[in-house]
Amino acid sequence: MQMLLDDRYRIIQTLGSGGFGETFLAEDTQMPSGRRCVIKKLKPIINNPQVYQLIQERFQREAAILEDLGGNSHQIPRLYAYFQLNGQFYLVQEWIEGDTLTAKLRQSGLFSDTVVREILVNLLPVLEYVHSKRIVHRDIKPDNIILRQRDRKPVLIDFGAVREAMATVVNSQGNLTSSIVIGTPGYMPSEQAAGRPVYSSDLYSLGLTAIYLLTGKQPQELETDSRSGEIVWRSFGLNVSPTLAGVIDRAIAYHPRDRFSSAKEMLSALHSNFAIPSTIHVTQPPIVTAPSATPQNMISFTPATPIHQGNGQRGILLASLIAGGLIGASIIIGLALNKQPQQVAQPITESNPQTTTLPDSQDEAQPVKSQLPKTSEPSTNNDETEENARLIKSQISRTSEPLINNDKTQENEQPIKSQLPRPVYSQPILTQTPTSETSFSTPTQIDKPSPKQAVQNYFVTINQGQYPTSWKQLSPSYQSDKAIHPDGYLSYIDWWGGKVQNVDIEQLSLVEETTNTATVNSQLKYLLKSGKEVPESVRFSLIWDAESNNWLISGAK
Ligand SMILES: Nc1ncnc2c1ncn2[C@@H]1O[C@H](COP(=O)(O)OP(=O)(O)OP(=O)(O)O)[C@@H](O)[C@H]1O
Repeated sequence: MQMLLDDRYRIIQTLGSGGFGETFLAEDTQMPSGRRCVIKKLKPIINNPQVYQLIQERFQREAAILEDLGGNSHQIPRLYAYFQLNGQFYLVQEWIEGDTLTAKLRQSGLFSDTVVREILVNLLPVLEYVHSKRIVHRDIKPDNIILRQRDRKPVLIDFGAVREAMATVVNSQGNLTSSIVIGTPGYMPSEQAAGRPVYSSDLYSLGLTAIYLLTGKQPQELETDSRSGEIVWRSFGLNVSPTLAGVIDRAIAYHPRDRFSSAKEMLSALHSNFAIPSTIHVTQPPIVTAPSATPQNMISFTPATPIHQGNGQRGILLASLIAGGLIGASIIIGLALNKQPQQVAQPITESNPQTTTLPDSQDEAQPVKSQLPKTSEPSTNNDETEENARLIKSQISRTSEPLINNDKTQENEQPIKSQLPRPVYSQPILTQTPTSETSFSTPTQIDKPSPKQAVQNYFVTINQGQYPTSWKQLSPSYQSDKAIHPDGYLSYIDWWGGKVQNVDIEQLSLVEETTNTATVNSQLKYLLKSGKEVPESVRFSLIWDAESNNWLISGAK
């Protein structure tokens, strides 16, 4: 006879397994009906024996929250029990019979405007309730909404906080930290990726969920308007009413202040003839699409690979040197200078048919841009390669400065190797978020983040392929520096989207910090799409932006 888990639950089947454990469908042998339940087994990350006790406490606290939520909303699974066994943590939850929105779309195709509206109308009160408890779900996506069979109501599963509790670790300074940011790349807005979710972060995720239902497109498959940075999706959605489209657009606004302030407000907008904000680009066709090869239930850090389409736009970009400043240039320059000259030429001369069509007439106007056709076209002879190297070197005085080896900064150095994601992951993002005594699922207080955290978050965003978000982490003057970004955002994504697969931060150290400025040294490792790995030291200048309550990168050398 099959063994019973905790002498009670007979496992029927495995429903899924993720970075933190497994989920099972089980039968409760101690209930007369033998009712079915879902058991979530969670395995903590433990890097210190004392942490176990803390994880235990946090598990209990989060389980209590789940009990409360499930007990008061019919659209959140009830918590039947929780227990610990052999160092692992278990939640026993109500089994919701039905299909996730992802499964439903696969079975039946795209959802109509009416059905999506109905789902939103039924979910928003649930979110309003969750938020009234000072909790942000943080992982709203089609996989985490089940359309219940019996009443067709959407049910919200998989609250992130328990998983986060499992990731409590002690960092090198002995402080408690969570080693993950909860959320799914693409569905998660930038402030959440930075470890500071707000209530409207859930509305953002819900908006992208609605887009998926209407278009079948995962966020990674959608492009952003190269000028406004807005997500371009409307052309994929057939027969979507202006009201619904307008509501979605506002929900997915980049900045929380441009979104609905609450689920309730979003709900009333759905009921009214919500005006389409004038800033939203409704007619512009996507200039870029990025097919996603990533399974939908997998967290992937593969940046979206833009495929530029010849649609009359200058969709094809040239600036292979430019990047969140001079970072990219500095890699190449560094290599051209003294490291591996033969490798220098390759990344910048390799054939990339997507980056060849900027009209020549533009080349003369901007000195940096004038170099770019050479750097982004296939090299046909050695002379041309040499010419590239010469041109790159000519930039060095402007872009490359030796890193100051300041011993005084040593004490600030905290290796954070391997805390940044690899290109493809099935686990949540690794980052450091200070632990607080308040529940992990409550929105973070707006504390001043550290400059190092800002740099780290910048690369997390880049590794997720969220280039509009990372672009906005640059200071306006840096963005508009023509020597670095001759074509503005277009130049930027040409480098990050076109050439770079992933960036690992191997070391960050704070050189100096004043109220409004900071300098951070970094040791980075770039994995280029060509397959090359390129180490590089970069010194970041940052300025404090009180409006966004964040550090912005204002320079990179
Ligand atoms: N209460 C529930 N009722 C019915 N099915 C559920 C319930 N909770 C989870 N599932 C299903 O179980 C499967 C696994 O879900 P779950 O989200 O818990 O784990 P996961 O996606 O494998 O990992 P992770 O926790 O990392 O997201 C999914 O198909 C999900 O729809």
